[in-house]
Amino acid sequence: MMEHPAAGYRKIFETVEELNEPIPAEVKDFSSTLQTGEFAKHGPFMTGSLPEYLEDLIIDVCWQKTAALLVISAGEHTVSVCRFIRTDAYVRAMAENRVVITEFGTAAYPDPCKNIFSRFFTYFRGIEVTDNCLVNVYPIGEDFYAVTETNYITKVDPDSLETLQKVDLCKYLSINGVTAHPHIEADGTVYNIGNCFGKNMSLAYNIIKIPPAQPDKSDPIEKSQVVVQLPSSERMKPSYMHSFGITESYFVFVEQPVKINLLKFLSAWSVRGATYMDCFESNETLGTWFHLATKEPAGYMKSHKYRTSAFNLFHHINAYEDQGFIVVDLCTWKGHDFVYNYLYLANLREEWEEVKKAAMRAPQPEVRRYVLPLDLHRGKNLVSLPYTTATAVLHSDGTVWLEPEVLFSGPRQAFEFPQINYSRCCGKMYSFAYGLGLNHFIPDRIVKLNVQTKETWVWQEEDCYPSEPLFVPTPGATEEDEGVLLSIVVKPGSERPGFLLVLDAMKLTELARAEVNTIIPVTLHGMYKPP
Ligand SMILES: CCC[C@@H](CCO)COc1cccc([C@H](O)CCN)c1
Ligand SMILES: [Fe+2]
Repeated sequence: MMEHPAAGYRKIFETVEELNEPIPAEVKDFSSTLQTGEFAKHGPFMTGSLPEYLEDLIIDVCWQKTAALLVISAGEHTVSVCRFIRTDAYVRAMAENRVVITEFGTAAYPDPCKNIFSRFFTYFRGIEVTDNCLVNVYPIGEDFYAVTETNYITKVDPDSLETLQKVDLCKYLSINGVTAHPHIEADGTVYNIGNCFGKNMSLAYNIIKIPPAQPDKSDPIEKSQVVVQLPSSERMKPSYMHSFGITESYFVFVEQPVKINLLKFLSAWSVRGATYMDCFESNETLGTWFHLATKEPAGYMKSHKYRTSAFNLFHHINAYEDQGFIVVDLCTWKGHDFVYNYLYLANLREEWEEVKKAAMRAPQPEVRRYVLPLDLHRGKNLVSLPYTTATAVLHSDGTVWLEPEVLFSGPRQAFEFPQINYSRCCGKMYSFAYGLGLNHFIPDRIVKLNVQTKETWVWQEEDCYPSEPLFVPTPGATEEDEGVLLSIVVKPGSERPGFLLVLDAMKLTELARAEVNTIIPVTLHGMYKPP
């Protein structure tokens, strides 16, 4: 395990200025295979002007509404640009030089100019849901949207990075928010899942479908629909959800014991300085439930009640059907304590020894394989797949108790921000997952995992802090791992502190790096946009 006594990681949590025009990147190309194409990494970029308001969750390190798009287009004209997305949250924060819209972990500051009465009434107007689209960027039809997990998604121009349009999905769908991790089929169909607090408190999780680009060029979002509704295990307390699984014929939804207290969430948040984070609570007895639904026709499989012990889940790796079983690979964090509680900037900017102490108290990461039998009958372990030790036992109460196979586990060493050869393997049997290695929550390596053999490969460099590794297949590839990994890396000590790293996905050897002389803050998720 690499140590970081110099705390160089603090640099990725600092504010940056916007780049108003592209800056040149110097390519150190160790091979001629460097692809051209746009690489939109997305994430929390902060404005330099409001550091004093910065007390927040890393996931809101973008609280400053400055979710931004960073595009480094590789090839002979390699450039890097960074534009802040002009969301309402951003524009209003800049106009008033304060946090105006409450973010996931940052409360809006009351308007100092307002008098006590208008402030009083502000409290009772309820919160304005944020459109700070800092988490991911993905295509819908021929458009590209920057997103968070609320009902607002923002259309952006992938070339100019201009902000085009704020879209409220509530106009088209009965949902309160959707995850930043949709599944996109080969034809462009977008599936996603979202909490539905509903009008009559019909609490549920709605799986939605947005069709591909339309021949008449109309907006596919206008044809969005809820395809299946899954029930919440606790009426007034739906689970937080961050992603879901999909196979050729099924949807997989893991209901974790991190719950949204709706009474708090839907109230006027009259408590001064309340944020989304204040609305969470852990159910200490629920454990974790797995739900299945069929895709065509879409239908909830009510009788398949899969149960297992408590863990936090943010990222599904992949899922696939095999011989009457659904194999579900996950990045889990053991326990019901909400992992986001450990992701405040204040924690991540601490001295290295403090960072390590905090991570000791947090839920521990583990990559796990769960196997869900479709044919339920009494008896011992129902899992008969020869290549896994995961088990499933049907109990007399009709529930199926699952025990996982551990694919990767290390003390406070997470394999997270998982990526696969998505276009080839999503929903199908596969061998390779690529991840960002979190060392006591600090991203300090890139990892490749063979999920069948558990063999791992690592790319790591002293004082380097990489981001989610995106897999880009080599055109005409025959092997699953024939391609490159793209990752934004920050190397605070060097004179060119930011670079796009291009790794050979087979051996994790470096093919090239495109260096820029600007610090790139921590990013979350993103996409590679083919030329
Ligand atoms: C109480 C939780 C509400 C849900 C939406 C309703 O389903 C999450 O809401 C937000 C709001 C702001 C930023 C975020 C970030 O995306 C989190 C980290 N990815 C999530
Ligand atoms: Fe995520």
